[in-house]
Amino acid sequence: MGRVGVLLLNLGGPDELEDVRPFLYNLFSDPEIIRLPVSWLQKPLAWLISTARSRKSQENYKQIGGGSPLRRITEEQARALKQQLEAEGQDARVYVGMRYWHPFTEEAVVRIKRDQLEKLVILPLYPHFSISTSGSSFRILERIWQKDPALQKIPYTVIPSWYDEPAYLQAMANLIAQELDKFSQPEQVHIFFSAHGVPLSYVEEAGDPYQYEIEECTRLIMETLNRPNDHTLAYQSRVGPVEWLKPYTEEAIENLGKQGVKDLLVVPISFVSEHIETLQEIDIEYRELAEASGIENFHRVPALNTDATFIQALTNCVENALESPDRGFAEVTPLKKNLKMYPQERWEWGMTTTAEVWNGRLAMLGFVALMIELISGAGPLHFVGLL
Ligand SMILES: C=CC1=C(C)c2cc3[nH]c(cc4nc(cc5[nH]c(cc1n2)c(C)c5CCC(=O)O)C(CCC(=O)O)=C4C)c(C)c3C=C
Ligand SMILES: [Fe+2]
Repeated sequence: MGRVGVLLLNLGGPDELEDVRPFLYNLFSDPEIIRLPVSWLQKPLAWLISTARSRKSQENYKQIGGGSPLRRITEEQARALKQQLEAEGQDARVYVGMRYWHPFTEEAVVRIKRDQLEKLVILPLYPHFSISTSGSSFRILERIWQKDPALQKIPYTVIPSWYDEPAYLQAMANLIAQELDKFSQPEQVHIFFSAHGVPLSYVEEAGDPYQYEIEECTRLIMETLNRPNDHTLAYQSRVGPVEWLKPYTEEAIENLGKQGVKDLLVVPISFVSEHIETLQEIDIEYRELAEASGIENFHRVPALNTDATFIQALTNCVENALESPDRGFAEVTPLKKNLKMYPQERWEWGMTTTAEVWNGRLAMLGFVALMIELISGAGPLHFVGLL
């Protein structure tokens, strides 16, 4: 095989505090993150939520050094993967495409077009598929591909998820075993898997396979670990007023405290890199909660980052994809049983440009003006009309 490209997909994170608001705006502009019945509300609402949330979110990023480490770690993973693929005889280029911050997916695609690849493998850095993560990135890519005949000439294959890849399970089990053995009585430790949550409606109404894949992955990791410890799976990082997957991590930690658990080992599952939800939410917020709930020893398993067995797992995913029949964007999501797709036009979002940010602000102003007009009967539009 000639030159192979691997596009690693991830969410992205603000590099500095001043990036937090535009990053959040991009995130909440995505209809896979906030699903609304009408698309015209998306941008004004994104503007409103990102503005309202940015101060609190900035405080959290301040606590972990003033920005997300996600870009640095993802780029390190890309370099390590390239090295391992080359060690196995592939002439490989590895690209990073983030969904909501730099380097954006669109930037990676520009580089892919320049490199004259014989084959491209699209590999999300999310082991489990969710509409809100890999699904959202696939849609953006599908849209870019549809518009670009040069890209259509590159044979490509998409990996929808890889939570059952044996080297990944082994890497997770190794890290858990290492941390367990630091406790004075390792067999007494309660292993607590904490996954990023999604709204319940994603699973129940849209058929997102995320919950199934997380549960199955937890079972497979425990099987690979082969230790007698009790374990719990719960979901963290809830946003907004709707119901999310349960049990919620906060409630589960409090309940374990009440049940008399003294030693807790938290395993971040669904993340393969350190980021705000491991470094701030688990290490700071959940640690405080655990201590207040009577848990005496609270430890966390580090994220995989550039762990050698994990990089081997990514390499295996690429090698297996190269040996299997190609899968296009259209094939991967319907592969997941029961997944009802949204109508095509609901996915029509790409990288947010400055112009779009201003459109969002103007639309919001218009929306507020209309509301005042409707409520008071003599708002700003009334006076514009008089002029
Ligand atoms: C598997 C991983 C993830 C899922 C599923 C997911 C769904 C999801 N996330 C939000 C809202 C936010 N996510 C934020 C940051 C963030 N989320 C993930 C992963 C998943 N999200 C990552 C890797 C990051 C980046 C972290 C970093 O280090 O910067 C944020 C911003 C941070 C904050 O303000 O809390 C929000 C908001 C929703 C609504 C959702 C499912 C619908
Ligand atoms: Fe998230």
